[in-house]
Amino acid sequence: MIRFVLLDIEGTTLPITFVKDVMFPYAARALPAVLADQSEPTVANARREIERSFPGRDPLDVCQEWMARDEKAAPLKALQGVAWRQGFADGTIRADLYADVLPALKAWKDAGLGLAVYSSGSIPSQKLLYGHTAQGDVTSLFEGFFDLSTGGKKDATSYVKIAQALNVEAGEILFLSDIGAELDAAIEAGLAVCQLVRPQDATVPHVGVPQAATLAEVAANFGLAGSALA
Ligand SMILES: CSCCC(=O)C(=O)COP(=O)(O)O
Ligand SMILES: [Mg+2]
Repeated sequence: MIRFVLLDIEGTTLPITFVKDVMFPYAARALPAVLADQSEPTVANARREIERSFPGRDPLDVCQEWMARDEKAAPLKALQGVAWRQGFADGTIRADLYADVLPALKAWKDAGLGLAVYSSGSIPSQKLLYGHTAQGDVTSLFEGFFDLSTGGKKDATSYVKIAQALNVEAGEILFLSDIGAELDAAIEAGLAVCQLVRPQDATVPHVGVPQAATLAEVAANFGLAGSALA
């Protein structure tokens, strides 16, 4: 029986273009100033981590290379989270969730399911994003937030740790993502999975996993509340 739904963000609850064309360019523009602020502990920690891994390199250059490759590197994700603070606060950045997301999340929560987030974006970034959506502040829907500090999303052990943290069996968690390798890792850990194949994101369907175009379809496929919305 499914007791928790664990959700990816980019390509699952909102369009990939929002992350790639709005959030990432904003962070790239703000990063030089962010990295210069040595008084911010998150920045100081990230700088130290980069300097340890890349001795003699300018941390800004390393970050720019990571951004060019969309590398899911924890120090970069922490710095992007600092960069986005101002943008979310002044309304320059505002997440527009897919229309099917909020009705399904509310139906699932009302039916007693737990909801949690697992994204490469840092936990402070996840809270900023869900705190400033076009649909309002929806952070209170989620009981758990997980990021790269738990481990990479393509690593099965990350999902084992998440199940332990949520205090449920792996098989009681339904993981939703658009990325096949993430779903494979979750399956290896024993989770139930469903791939969100969003036409707007041109998602590549992953062979051998259940698929849905909306969260209402997920609900219908897995017998969860909210299937009437499909
Ligand atoms: C928390 S919003 C920013 C998302 C982000 O930085 C990213 O790399 C997308 O990762 P996801 O794991 O949500 O696909
Ligand atoms: Mg994704």
